[in-house]
Amino acid sequence: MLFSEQNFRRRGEFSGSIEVVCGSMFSGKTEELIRRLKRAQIAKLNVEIFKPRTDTRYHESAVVSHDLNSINSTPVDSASAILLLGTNTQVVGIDEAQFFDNELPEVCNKLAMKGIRVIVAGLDMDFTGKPFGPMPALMAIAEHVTKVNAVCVCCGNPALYSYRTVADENTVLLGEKESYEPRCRACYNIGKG
Ligand SMILES: Nc1ncnc2c1ncn2[C@@H]1O[C@H](COP(=O)(O)OP(=O)(O)O)[C@@H](O)[C@H]1O
Ligand SMILES: Cc1cn([C@H]2C[C@H](O)[C@@H](COP(=O)(O)O)O2)c(=O)[nH]c1=O
Ligand SMILES: [Zn+2]
Repeated sequence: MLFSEQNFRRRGEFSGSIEVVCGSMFSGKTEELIRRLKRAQIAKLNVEIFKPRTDTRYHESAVVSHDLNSINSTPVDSASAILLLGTNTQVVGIDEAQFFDNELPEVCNKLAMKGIRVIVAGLDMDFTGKPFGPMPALMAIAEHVTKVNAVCVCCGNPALYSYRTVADENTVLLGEKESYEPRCRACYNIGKG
């Protein structure tokens, strides 16, 4: 079921909140983030979007999904830089949250306490299946957590893992289908041998 804003934003009431969209690679996190942000822009809210400067896969500045849907964003070097946004901002979007430093949950909390709706997308697990960066702490303080699934490339079941197909043990390795496959629990663990 599509996430719906109608039940938690009432005109004139405090509206600050944190939403997290998480899942494996190719699960539709960025598409869902863009969908929510474009709806906020249609509603004529002031929207600002951020991503880590290191994420240059598709574009230097824009947030871009695997299907090449995109929305303009500001690349930043650290979570605290997000606090330098304009004073009229009503909605903040953040993509690739797993790459941010551990200040990100507190930054999101501060924004929400200023009445801003904060929507964050990121990988919940790295390629080893461990929680990724600030994502678990963000999920703990969020009002709304949406977990989306990809399709397992081996068997077609819902995929929650990002299986790395190249020999590189570094946690951070930017990539796409040449380096990662979304896999279900069974196929991920068979692959790990
Ligand atoms: N195995 C797969 N499972 C689901 N979607 C896939 C798969 N491979 C490619 N895609 C494409 O990826 C899109 C999701 O892209 P995106 O929102 O950028 O995902 P994420 O940000 O979670 O990596 C899907 O709409 C689909 O067209
Ligand atoms: C699992 C995993 C992924 N990455 C990288 C690979 C991509 O550049 C991004 C994820 O992008 P997506 O929008 O979710 O498809 O993260 C990584 O560096 N380390 C990992 O363990
Ligand atoms: Zn599978």
